[in-house]
Amino acid sequence: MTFFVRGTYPHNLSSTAMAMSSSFCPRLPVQFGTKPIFHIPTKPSFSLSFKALSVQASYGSSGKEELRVGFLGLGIMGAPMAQNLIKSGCDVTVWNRTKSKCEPLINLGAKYQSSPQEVAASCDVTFAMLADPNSALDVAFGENGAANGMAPGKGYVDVSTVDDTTSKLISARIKDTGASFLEAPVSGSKKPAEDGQLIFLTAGDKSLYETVAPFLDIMGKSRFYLGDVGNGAAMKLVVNMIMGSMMAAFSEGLLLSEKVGLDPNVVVEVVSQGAINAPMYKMKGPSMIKSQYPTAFPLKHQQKDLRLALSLAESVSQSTPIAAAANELYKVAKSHGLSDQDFSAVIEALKAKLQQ
Ligand SMILES: NC(=O)C1=CN([C@@H]2O[C@H](COP(=O)(O)OP(=O)(O)OC[C@H]3O[C@@H](n4cnc5c(N)ncnc54)[C@H](OP(=O)(O)O)[C@@H]3O)[C@@H](O)[C@H]2O)C=CC1
Ligand SMILES: O=CCCC(=O)O
Repeated sequence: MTFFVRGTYPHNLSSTAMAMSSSFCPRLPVQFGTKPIFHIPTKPSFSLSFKALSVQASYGSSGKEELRVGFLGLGIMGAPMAQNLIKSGCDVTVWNRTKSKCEPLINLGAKYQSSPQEVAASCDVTFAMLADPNSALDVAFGENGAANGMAPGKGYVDVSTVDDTTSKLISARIKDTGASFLEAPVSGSKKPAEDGQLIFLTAGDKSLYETVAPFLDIMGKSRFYLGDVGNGAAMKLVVNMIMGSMMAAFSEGLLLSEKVGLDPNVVVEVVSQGAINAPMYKMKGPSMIKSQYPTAFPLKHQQKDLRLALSLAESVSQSTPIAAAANELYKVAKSHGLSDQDFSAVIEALKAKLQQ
């Protein structure tokens, strides 16, 4: 498979060209256990514009044709990801359960189909960014699901955060049709999605990984290929298990500081200058102190990820007491109606009024 990239790019260097340039972006095989991992940083870690970049591939015997890209699920993450593809000049067809969310993308030039099946049937590769395992399964092989529109030569890329069992089920069903499957959950939230700075954690068909790499590079800054289906899902759950516990611990610290008469804003500053600095503390701390939780990563999804990570840990008898305790806090927050707030609203679960 050969890729051709047309259009302009900062410094006249396309993302694909950057990915292939050994001086800019070396391919780094890393040993993890016995499995090879390929990590490809594809952009500098600052935001770039991708005007007029589009991706073509030569495939089959028909010469060069532009790949048609489907996108299913236009929530907080899916909408900006699809938007970046459209703005880069890709041929994009969208579908979302709530049709109104398709309108802004159609206005930008996307095509529309009225079911996942029709999107998959009309596209070469179809991305899915769905809420959870149930919705990912439903969209992949429910009634009018994408699997019904798949066929040999097509590809399905699930970028939702799900567990390995779900991902393997979707993979098997898609591959039954003769199509290829890649799981590619993302690290990075709403802003990185808008800025094309996501980190893709991929596993599955290597040839599909290579086919969609130029699209991943439009939506993200970096991509890891982790081998067999399930490894991408597991990597994502490990990362989000750590993140959920970090946010719960940070919440405890902020509230304790206030109780003992410290200024929590100073706590945020001190943390940000030390070894436990994390961008999310500086980003979310000031609004948490004001009890404001503008949603980037919905709390219900963080609790879902902790639940799935705990189940993964259970499957290998790994003790995870910190994550289990954090999960309980997110459940308390959910039971108080905070599901659709940002996950930083977990701090509310520690406030006395919610614990009565
Ligand atoms: N937000 C974030 O920071 C990040 C989220 N993620 C993960 O990405 C995925 C999407 O997250 P996000 O965009 O934030 O979530 P949203 O809740 O904003 O979007 C969820 C999407 O799933 C669709 N959906 C939900 N249930 C169904 C169903 N039964 N059938 C069909 N479609 C359904 C929604 O459709 P509708 O519009 O009709 O409700 C919507 O398109 C999740 O797995 C999340 O864990 C990963 C990295 C970061
Ligand atoms: O799954 C959500 C991850 C959010 C992030 O990585 O900032």
